[in-house]
Order: sequence, then structure tokens, then C-alpha cells
Amino acid sequence: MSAPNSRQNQPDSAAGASHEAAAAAEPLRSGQAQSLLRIEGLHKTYAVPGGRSRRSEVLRGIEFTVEENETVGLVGASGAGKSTVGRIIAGLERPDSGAMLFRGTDIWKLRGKQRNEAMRPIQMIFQDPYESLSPWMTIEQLVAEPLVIQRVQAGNPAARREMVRQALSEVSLQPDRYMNRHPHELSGGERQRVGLARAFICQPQLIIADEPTSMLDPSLRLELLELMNRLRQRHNIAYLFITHDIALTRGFCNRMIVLDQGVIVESGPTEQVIDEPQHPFTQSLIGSLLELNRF
Ligand SMILES: Nc1ncnc2c1ncn2[C@@H]1O[C@H](COP(=O)(O)OP(=O)(O)OP(=O)(O)O)[C@@H](O)[C@H]1O
Repeated sequence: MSAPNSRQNQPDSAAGASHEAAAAAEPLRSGQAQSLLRIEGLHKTYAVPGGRSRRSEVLRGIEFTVEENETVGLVGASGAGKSTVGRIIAGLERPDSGAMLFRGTDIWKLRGKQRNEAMRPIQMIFQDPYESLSPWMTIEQLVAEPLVIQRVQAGNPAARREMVRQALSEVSLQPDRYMNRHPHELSGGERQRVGLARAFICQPQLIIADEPTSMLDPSLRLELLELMNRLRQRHNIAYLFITHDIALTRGFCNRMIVLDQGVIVESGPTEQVIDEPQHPFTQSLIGSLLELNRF
């Protein structure tokens, strides 16, 4: 495999990358500029079904940063490990090894309450709004649920209600029209906004968005992206945007990371990576897209 190609100040890299990349991934010293998120040497294996104690290596020494207010696209073929990266950063899965620094705090070294509090500004939204919302709960209960889990404003239902109203307004859902409804009474686009409101109510600084638009038609897709962009500008939110869709990456992300079989093979400003892909895998990914566009 060719060496990872990186064109930014703080290179994204895979294990075994160049000396410059290794140096860039060293722990921060005081005075050094801090990234919002910094992932270092992330490894993850899964047990091979029926393989006795055999494990397959899904992430192999991933390193990258996300800066404040950035939109970073994480692209790659199916099975490359993109969602695994997202789930690990959001705390839904455990890494085998590596470090995650959020505003310089080494999150995976924290435990219990401290860790939950440090993780609160990191939220995730999912591909399938139908699956990610419980059908039995009202929209008010669904949006308030993260507050309940994190015991925010416990014992103060009026304050929680006001936070739900604000979160719904931020995603352009009129509170009075939506609070008492259930997910099945909403369109796919509205459900995805509810998912975004659930993330937003936690006052996130980083949202991991795992293919959030792939089940929406093109006009709803555009609306959701515009909304996400507005939230980013208004509330200084960064996104790690997981997608197969290179065209969408071009429109939405300032930077792009290409993952192939658990290794980052290329990263840089989106336009540059798309217009002048350096790594053979990126070249073939973009080549396939151009081929598809001919149909
Ligand atoms: N819980 C799990 N147990 C075992 N293997 C898993 C598990 N989750 C993911 N995998 C495997 O890890 C690899 C990476 O999966 P992942 O979902 O991260 O890829 P992806 O790049 O997001 O793919 P897609 O674009 O198709 O969603 C795949 O081979 C997948 O089968």
C-alpha cells in the first residue's frame, strides 16, 4: 500500500506513516495549539464469527484531527471502517488502543461521571431516522431524553421543556406543532431534524453525522445540510461527516479524509483531494464516481 498522503498542517495519518506525521501526532505540550478533537493511534479489532479466538483488524492506527467549526468528510468504500470510527468517538464502542483528546483532555483515560461529562459536547446523528427514534415516545420526550440520561435540570420539568422548545425551534420545527406527536406522524426529513434536535440539546461542539442524508430525497437532503451548516455557524459546531457520497463531501466539507481498509490513505482540502487525488485508492474512488455520472 502506498504511503498516506496528507496536505494539511497537522497531517492525518495511518500507523507506519512518515516521521513528520508521527511527530504531528505526539501528545500536546503546553503552548501548542489545541485541536478540538485529536485521534491518535486508534486500533480496533472484532472477533471473527466462528473463528475461535481469531480477530479481524478493522482500524489500523488511525490518526486525525478535527478543528473547531470545521466540517471534515470521512469517506471510503463500504466496510472501510468509517462508522466504527464514528461510534468509537461518540463513545458507543470501545477502542482496542489509541487516544482521543478533546480540547486536549485525554477522554479515554477518564472514567464514570467525569468521562460522561467530558463526552457531552460530542454527539452523533444516524443514517436512519426511522430506527434511531423510539416509536412509543413523543417528540418532547425524545428530545428531552439526553437531558434525562445526563440528569440535566433534573427536578425542573419546566426548564427541560423550555430547552426542548428551543432545540426544536433551532431545527425549524415549531414546538407547539411537534412536541406531542410521535415519530410515525413525521416525514423522514422531520424525523432527521428531531435527531438533530436531540444532539443539539446537549450543546454539542462536535457532531458525528453518519450518513444522515442518505435516506432523504435530494431536496430534503439539501435542506438538512443547510440546517446543519446554519447550526455550525450560529453555535460553532464542528462536524465529522461520514459518507460514501463524494459530491456531497465537495459541497459540505472543507476537509476530507479517505479511509481504505482501516487505514487513512489521503487527506486534505476537499477540492484538492477530489480534483487531484494522489493515492491510487482515492483515484479509483473518484474515477468510479465520474463513471457513474456518465449514466
Ligand atoms: N459489531 C461488529 N462485530 C463484528 N464486525 C463488525 C462490527 N461492526 C463492524 N464490523 C465490521 O467492521 C468492518 C467495518 O465496518 P464499518 O461499519 O465501520 O464500515 P463502513 O466503512 O462504515 O461501511 P458502510 O459504508 O458500509 O457503512 C466491516 O467489515 C464490518 O463487517
